[in-house]
Amino acid sequence: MSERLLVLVRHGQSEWNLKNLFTGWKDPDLTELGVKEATEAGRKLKAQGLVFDVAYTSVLTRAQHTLDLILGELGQKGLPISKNLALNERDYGDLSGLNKDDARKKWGEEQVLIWRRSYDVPPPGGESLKDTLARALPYYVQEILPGVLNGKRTLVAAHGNSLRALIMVLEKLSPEGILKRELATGVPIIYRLNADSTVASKLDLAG
Ligand SMILES: O=C(O)[C@@H](CO)OP(=O)(O)O
Repeated sequence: MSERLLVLVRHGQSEWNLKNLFTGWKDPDLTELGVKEATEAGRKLKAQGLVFDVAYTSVLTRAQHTLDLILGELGQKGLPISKNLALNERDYGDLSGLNKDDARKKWGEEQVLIWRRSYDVPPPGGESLKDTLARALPYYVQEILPGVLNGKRTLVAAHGNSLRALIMVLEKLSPEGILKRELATGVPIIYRLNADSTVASKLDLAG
């Protein structure tokens, strides 16, 4: 029986995560720590005995670099990889490139939290989580999920908010539930799905 394996992993720390800047569709690479986190994610997946048939990532460097490092650890550099902007980070619009603490000083803690974590309030000129879901979910349903259900062991290396959008659906979280859901950099989450695409089991490889 095929195992319907789906692993989601957020990229390792990026240069702009380190500088505390809103990043969105900007394209910084990983920091030295980010490289370590991604490598460690690969080691953890290997320690779980996991092997993949296919991988997906965004068109942004930090996610692609993370995937490359993971596949290196797994000895699976030749794996077919699909890159699509549907998996990109949420577009942060006018906030892109601003310092998150400066933004809190300017607009207040609460407003910035609403822009960062609410479900349907977009940052100025950018995408809400709902908007991100509206482009990430069709890609998941049409391109990723059919393979998973057919037994293709699948790895997705993407971003905090594009993955939060997918996790909202997978874990059936409410808009309130997703508000508190944070994803650590470089921590794989292993899902096994039922035939009806609901989650049979989940293992978070934190720590
Ligand atoms: O800046 C970003 O693009 C994201 C992820 O780093 O930030 P936030 O955690 O605020 O959604």
